[in-house]
Order: sequence, then C-alpha cells, then structure tokens
Amino acid sequence: MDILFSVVTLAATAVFILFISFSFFLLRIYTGKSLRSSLHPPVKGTVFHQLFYFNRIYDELTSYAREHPTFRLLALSHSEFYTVDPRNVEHVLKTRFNQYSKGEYNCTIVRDLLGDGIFAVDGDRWRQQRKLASSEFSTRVLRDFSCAVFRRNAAKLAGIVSEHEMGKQTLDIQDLLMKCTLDSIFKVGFGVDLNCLGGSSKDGTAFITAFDESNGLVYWRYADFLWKIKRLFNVGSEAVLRKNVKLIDDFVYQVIRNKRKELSSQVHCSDKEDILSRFLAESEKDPDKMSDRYLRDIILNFIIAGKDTTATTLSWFFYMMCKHPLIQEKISQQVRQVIDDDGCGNVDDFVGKLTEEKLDKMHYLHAALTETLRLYPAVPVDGKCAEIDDILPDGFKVKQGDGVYYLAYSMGRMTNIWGEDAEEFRPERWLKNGIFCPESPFKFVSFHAGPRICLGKEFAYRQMKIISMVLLRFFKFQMEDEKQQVRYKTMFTLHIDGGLKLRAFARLVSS
Ligand code: HEM
Repeated sequence: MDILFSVVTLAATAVFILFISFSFFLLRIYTGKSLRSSLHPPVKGTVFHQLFYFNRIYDELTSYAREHPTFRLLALSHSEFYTVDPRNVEHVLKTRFNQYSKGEYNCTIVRDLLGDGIFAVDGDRWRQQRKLASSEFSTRVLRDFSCAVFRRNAAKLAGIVSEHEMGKQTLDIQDLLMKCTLDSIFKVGFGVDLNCLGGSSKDGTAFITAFDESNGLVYWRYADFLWKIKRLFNVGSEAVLRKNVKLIDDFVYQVIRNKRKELSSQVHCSDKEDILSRFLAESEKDPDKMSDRYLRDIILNFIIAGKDTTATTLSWFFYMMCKHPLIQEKISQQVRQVIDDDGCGNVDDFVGKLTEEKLDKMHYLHAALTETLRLYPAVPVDGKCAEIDDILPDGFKVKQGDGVYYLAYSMGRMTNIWGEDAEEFRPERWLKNGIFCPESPFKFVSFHAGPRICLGKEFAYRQMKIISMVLLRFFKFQMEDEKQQVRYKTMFTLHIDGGLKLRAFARLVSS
C-alpha cells in the first residue's frame, strides 16, 4: 500500500512539474509579443505548432498567407514573420540589406552541417567567399569548361536512361539527377572526377544519402524544441545527424587532401580553373584564416548549392512534363528545330551541337524551367533576421532579433501576384512574341534577390537546359503511375519525397 501511495505521489508530482513547466513555457512564448496590436502581423501559432503539419508545412503556410500576406509564428525569445509581399522582400533583401543578417538563431541550427560556408555567414566571411566565388563564376574559362562537363554528363545520363527504355523498367529520375549534378559540381567546382552516375563511386553514393538525410534532420530542428538536449546526449535524430555529418566530413576532408596533393605535384599551378583550387591558393597565403575546417564548410555549401537545387528543379520539371504531355512534345520539337537535328546522329553527335548560342535560343524551354521554379522553388522558404527595430513597407513593426522569412513556394501560388491562373503550369506567361521576359526578382524570388542573389543562376540554367534537351530529344517520359500523388519532403531544398519513378520510351524522330 505504502509503495502504491509513493508511486502515485511521485507520478502526480511529475505531472504537476510538467504542467507548470509547460505553462511557463507558453507564457514565455506569448509574453511581450504585442498580440493584439494592429501594428504587428497576426499570430497564426507558435513555431512549435509546425510539428503538427511538418510534412505539409509549405502548403499550411500558403493557406495562412492567403488570409494574411504577412503573419507571425511565435518562438521563445522572438517572433518569426512570414511574408509573401514583394515590397517586404525587396526591403529585407535589398533596400535594408545591412540591417538584416542570417541571424544567430538560424546559424545555430545549421552550423553542424553548413559551418561557416557562404549560406550561413554574414559580414567579412560572406564578402570573402562571395568575392572569390563570383570572380570564378564570371570567367569565360568556367563557362566553356562547365558546358563541356554538362554535355558529357548529360550523354552519360541518356545512356543510363536508354538501359531502362521501352518502359521495361522504371527509373528514379530524381536519384539519377542528384548523381549527375553531384558529378558536375565535383568536376567543375573541385576538379574531381567522381563518377557517381556511372556507379563507380560507392563513397559518393553514401555521401549523397548522408547529405540528404542531414538536410532533412537539420531542418527538423526548426520544429523540434528538444533538439539541443538531444544533441547534448547524442540521442534520436541528433545521433543520426552526428553520424551522417561525420561521414560527410571524412569524405570532404579526403577531397581537400587529394586536391592539395595534386596541386603540390604540379610544377606550375596555372591550371586553377576550379573553385576549390582558388580557395586552396588563398589558404596557402593565410592558413590561419582559412583552415581545413573552413575549406570543408565552403566546399559543402557549394555542393548543396550546385547539386540539390538543380537536381530538384529538374525533377519537378520532368514531373510537369509528364503531367503536361503537350508541353513535353512542344519542347522536344523546339529542341529539334533549334539544333537543326536530322534525327540520324547518336547522343554524342547531338551533345556536340549544344553550343551556348543554341541554348540561348531555347526560349520556350527557358520559360518552362522558370515556370517550374515559380511553382516548385528549390529553396521554398528563406529569410533573414532583423539586426535593429524596423518597419516593413506593409506597415508592420519588426523588433530586433525577429526573423523575416519570404515564402517563395507560397508566392508562386498567390493570385494577387500571378493572376487567377497562379496555380497553373503555364510557360507562356513568361513569353512575349516567343521571347523569354524575366520578372522582378522580388516577385519571382526563386534565386533570391539583392546583393546575395544566387551566384550560380546562369550555371544552373546551362546545366538544366543541356540535360533536358538531351533527354527530351531522345526519350518520351511517363509517370510509372499516372495517379501517383507526388509530394515534397520537408527540408531546406524541395526534394520529391521518395523520388520520381518514370518510364522512358525511345523517341522516334518522325513522332
Ligand atoms: C535551379 C538552381 C538554383 C536555385 C533555384 C538557386 C537558388 C538560390 C537561393 C534561393 C539562394 C539564396 C540562399 C540563401 O539565402 O542563403 C542561392 C544562393 C547561392 N547560390 Fe544558388 N541556386 C541554384 C543553383 C546554384 C548553383 C548551380 C550554384 C553553384 C554552382 C549556386 C550557387 C549559389 C551561391 C554560392 C549562393 C550564395 C550567395 C550568397 O549568399 O551571396 N546556386 N541560390
């Protein structure tokens, strides 16, 4: 009896303590947040509510944005603003660029994976990486070299697709595209032949798995208020993350070691056409400022920039092609017209004809890729943190430390931005007399905007055009299951959950 009494008392005390902690927790979240003031955006819940709709988070946020173009979720110490108002986007990303940073809150969450790479830093570190990388991206050498690499990899990809051709076997196009773009960024960015696509890099494949898993696990931290405790005790999702990050680190440090060896064995180091060599040369000048850890961070950020964004965009593009077979046909025809293809040559002959001049003529394809990015932006949510108090152009007050996020995914679905057919896939909206016309980067914000606008935009379009031209010239694609509900996986980049299973059929030239 005594024992029973003790157990009940203990349980009641534990419940009481939990209740008090939870009430204190809620009180702490809601106090000082100007809940009823019209000068602050409406509150749609707390950041911890995201747990309940984590798997469909972008659609949930879109439904809030339809009601209130700017709204808030509350965190313990601050508010998170979410906006779809292009005026606010311009204000935060450009007009008041110096008053908004990545913020300690975001940096703490991403540090284990992204470290001090370009996506996770501000100030001098950002300027240093941006300057070095942008001078590299602007060279003619890089443009020509990258085109050659993309052509080679696209031909290799077409070879793999033809093995699955005639609809005999399905293929996971997202998986193949991830491997293809990883090979490309390794060759162009780091001068390394990885050959993940050819299947000869087991380490590369393990790296992709660890990298994708980490991408999701780090994003989970935004909803998981226990992540710091789990990290401390190395349990649950945090234990998995740590294991993955270790694998990623080992892989990247090996790349750095190999590159150092390669560079030191060259008599003249004039062949510095890749980004890693440029950063390594910099680290030789100032090893303290640019340690191997810092080089690891820089490389990893370029991998996430170069691999995931392009591969996911192309995956959603092929999904759209299957959903809109007439558009697929139209692009395939345009490819043949522009390339002046008599249909007799093989893949290698064909890729040889894909010059930059020809790519520039592919206006309809450019529009279809851009339309894909409007509806399925590779980075669906992105934002900054206020360094000082401010007022947004829509009149709402921001406090120092508040986060201001723009919802690229939701913006693509807003009728007040794109018209009544906002949710329709319609490449024509980007064309005037058949010529592609860009939109304001604050309205079409898939590549970010302002001083931190994506450095790899042209690079990405070049690769996406080459891959889609080769694949749509030689194959017709269909979904494995027309009724399959394709959904995203919630992480920093908009992956298709479970991949995209397609059937490929050889395209007859007369068809
Ligand atoms: C469809 C393809 C791509 C999309 C949609 C895209 C989108 C973006 C977005 C939204 C950002 C801002 C991220 C942030 O806030 O930190 C960004 C930044 C960046 N992107 Fe891209 N990107 C693409 C391809 C690439 C490629 C292929 C590369 C390089 C090989 C690249 C290099 C970068 C770099 C270096 C930054 C950081 C810029 C800075 O902070 O100053 N991107 N990109």
